[in-house]
Amino acid sequence: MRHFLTTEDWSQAELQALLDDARALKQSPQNERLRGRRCALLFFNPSLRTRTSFQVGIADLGGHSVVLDAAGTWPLEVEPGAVMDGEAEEHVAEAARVLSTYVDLIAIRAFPKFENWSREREDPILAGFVKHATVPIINMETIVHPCQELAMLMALQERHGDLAGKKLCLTWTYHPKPLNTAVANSALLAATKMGMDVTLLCPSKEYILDEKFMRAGERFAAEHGRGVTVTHDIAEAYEGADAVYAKSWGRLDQIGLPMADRMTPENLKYFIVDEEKMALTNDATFSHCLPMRRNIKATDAVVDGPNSLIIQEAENRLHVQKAVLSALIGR
Ligand SMILES: CC(=O)N[C@@H](CCCN)C(=O)O
Ligand SMILES: NC(=O)OP(=O)(O)O
Repeated sequence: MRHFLTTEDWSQAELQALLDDARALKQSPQNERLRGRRCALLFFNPSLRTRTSFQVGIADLGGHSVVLDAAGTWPLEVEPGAVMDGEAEEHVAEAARVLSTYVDLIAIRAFPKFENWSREREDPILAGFVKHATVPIINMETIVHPCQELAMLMALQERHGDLAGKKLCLTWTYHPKPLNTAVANSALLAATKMGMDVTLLCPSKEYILDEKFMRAGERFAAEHGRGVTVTHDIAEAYEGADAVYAKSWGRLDQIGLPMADRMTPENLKYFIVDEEKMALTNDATFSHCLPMRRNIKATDAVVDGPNSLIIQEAENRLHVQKAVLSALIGR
């Protein structure tokens, strides 16, 4: 039984097979691959794209989905051996096993609470379901977002063809709140796996991503004779880039501090993706996972410009997830 938890443990060839199938599904969206299959989609956080594209995609393949919002189910405990005298009414040991008797696949969205990164970097909710469920699990975004990164790769391949040797500028961008690092981690993992040269642009060393993702990205890049460069110099990062991918995230070293102390300093607003920065690139494409605050993370001119892939990438979520579902539980 295989899960789709992170692209780290899927080979480049396997990921490319998923992308190739997604392209075929984009042309021919409906079939019976999931006929009679039932999926639970469990959300601990809001969603527009993920929720809709999974439900529609499962229906397109003849399957059935049930959406469970955490707010409408029992507060869940995931720590092994916990004495459950707090808020939680149910342990993942039961929740995962019970759901496994009803459905053929469980998909989970569970962002870290950013209270204790040393624990949260182990992805405890997802790990709890993997440990106790007896059906395949899909990660709909936790500390990584593998479905988003597949959609990003698909959009990049549609525009650029073979990605090997292309330069990706993965830029931190301003947002008032300290957001999750999942999409940035995933963009790094996916791009390096496909042989892209990745430049991570962030305001200072405190914004560098968790070392486990940095090391994995470096390892994947090295397998292609490529590298991961970290810079705080905007011009250096944008110069010659073929693709710009923007994401805002909070500093890992401030996790656990009161929220007031974790808000992003306004003097970092100049990281906004604008036409002036894009002019330094090799006519780069622009993308972002969405949702996106316009004229905060990127200007209207960039977002609405001819090189913007945001809607294409969002659409591709539907196609890549159908390929993943087919690979895990397809007939
Ligand atoms: C506002 C917010 O929390 N955005 C999330 C959404 C990621 C895509 N699902 C973030 O940027 O991490
Ligand atoms: N990009 C993405 O995952 O969007 P949602 O949060 O709306 O699902």
